[in-house]
Amino acid sequence: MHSKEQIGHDEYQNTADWLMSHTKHRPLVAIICGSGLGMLADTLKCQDSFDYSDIPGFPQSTVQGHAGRLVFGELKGKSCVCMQGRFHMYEGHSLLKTTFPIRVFKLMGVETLIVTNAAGSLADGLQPGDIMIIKDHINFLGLVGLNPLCGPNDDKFGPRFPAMSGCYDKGLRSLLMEIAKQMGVADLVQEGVYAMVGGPNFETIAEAKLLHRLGVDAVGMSTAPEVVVATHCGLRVFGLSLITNKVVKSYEDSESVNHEGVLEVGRLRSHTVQQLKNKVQRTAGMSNAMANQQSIDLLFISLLILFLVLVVLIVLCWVFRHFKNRNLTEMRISAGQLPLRMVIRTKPEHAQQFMDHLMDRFIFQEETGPDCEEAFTEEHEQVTSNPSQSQKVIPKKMSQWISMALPPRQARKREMTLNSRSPCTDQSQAEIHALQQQDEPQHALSSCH
Ligand SMILES: O=P(O)(O)O[C@H]1O[C@H](CO)[C@@H](O)[C@H]1O
Ligand code: HPA
Repeated sequence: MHSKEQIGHDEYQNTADWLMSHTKHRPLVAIICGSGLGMLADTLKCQDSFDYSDIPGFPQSTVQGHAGRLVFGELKGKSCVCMQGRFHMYEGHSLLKTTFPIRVFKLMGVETLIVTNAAGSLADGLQPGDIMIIKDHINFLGLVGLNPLCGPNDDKFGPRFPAMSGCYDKGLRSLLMEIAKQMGVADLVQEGVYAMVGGPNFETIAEAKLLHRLGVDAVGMSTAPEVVVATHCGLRVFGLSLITNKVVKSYEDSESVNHEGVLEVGRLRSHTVQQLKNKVQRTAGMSNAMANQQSIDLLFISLLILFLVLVVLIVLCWVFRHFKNRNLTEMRISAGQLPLRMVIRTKPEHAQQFMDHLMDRFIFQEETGPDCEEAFTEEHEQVTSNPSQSQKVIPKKMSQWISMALPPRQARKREMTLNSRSPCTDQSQAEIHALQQQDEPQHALSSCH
């Protein structure tokens, strides 16, 4: 039991600081290479690599096929860090030590962990050379209390009781299935459940039968503690198992598994695993911050488009109204001491009729005297001197109440007419006279004297 062992936050931080001061790379993705899969780091450009023995606080790799080197590099311009060699509990490391690099990566800014491993298959449909996308795991060590999270919880990394359902990212899993189809290797790839046993011995036939009955698709001696610690500190996890052998589960079967055979299959399939891993890595390499920024940009652009559409609609409405009213005469009528106002827009000919009708009905109090004449002359001069206002002023008192704004064409005609007429023409005098004849004696239209 190693639950008494503790690694302080400072120790992780020191290692992270040391690494960051020795490389310019700031990886968003970390990859753990399984047995025989160390070449997954080979395609990285601008490499900075460090032997585990040179990195402060790092455990040492002792297993054949695990080089014991940390490689920083770029894939398509995005930095990543690759562990060429992992740590197993059967090597004598505590579970806390086997998962030490994960928390260091977290402190360095890594957001996604890609785990790979070599595994024996229990599922009938999985053959050596096949690739299993890890859908879920059974952590047999964890089930009996051997868990790297045992001991005091470091709240800076994650909660005391972290959820593990959905710890293998669904989006990246479906992405890999799509990629496999596009690459024409879909028949080699399927999803399954990985189980971790303590090792270092391979399974007995009875254990193999048990695992098979429990629904395990592939078995190995790693991965689960790394995934538990990564999920605890909020990393996105993606896992691939390369099936290197079939687990012997029949007493009639004379075959037996060995580590050399495991490494050999790793070498044979390394190219395909590398291609698949690289494609997932490119998507995973997009940081959450970048993804969030993209969403914010999208929201901003949508709001901007909405705003522009609104502005265009408002302008269109205004233009439509303007054109609709362009040829209408506008009459403003106000009356009363606290004037009530009414605006009527209608076709010019209707406005004229309306005015005629109105004039027929109105009764005007006669107001005589020099003021009246002055007022009319003033009003008329105003109209003739400022025809652009296009106002027809109804003589005398009525002009306080009714004004008419003619549409441009009629206004021009009107202007011409007004310019050619002097106040109180013979015709208007005749009209007024006619009206006076009709009216009651006590009422008369005020006229120009
Ligand atoms: O899980 P990885 O490290 O890939 O290695 C697997 O291969 C080794 C056995 O051959 C074991 O260590 C087993 O866990
Ligand atoms: N059992 C356990 N671990 C393994 C196996 C296996 O059959 N193959 C590769 N790692």
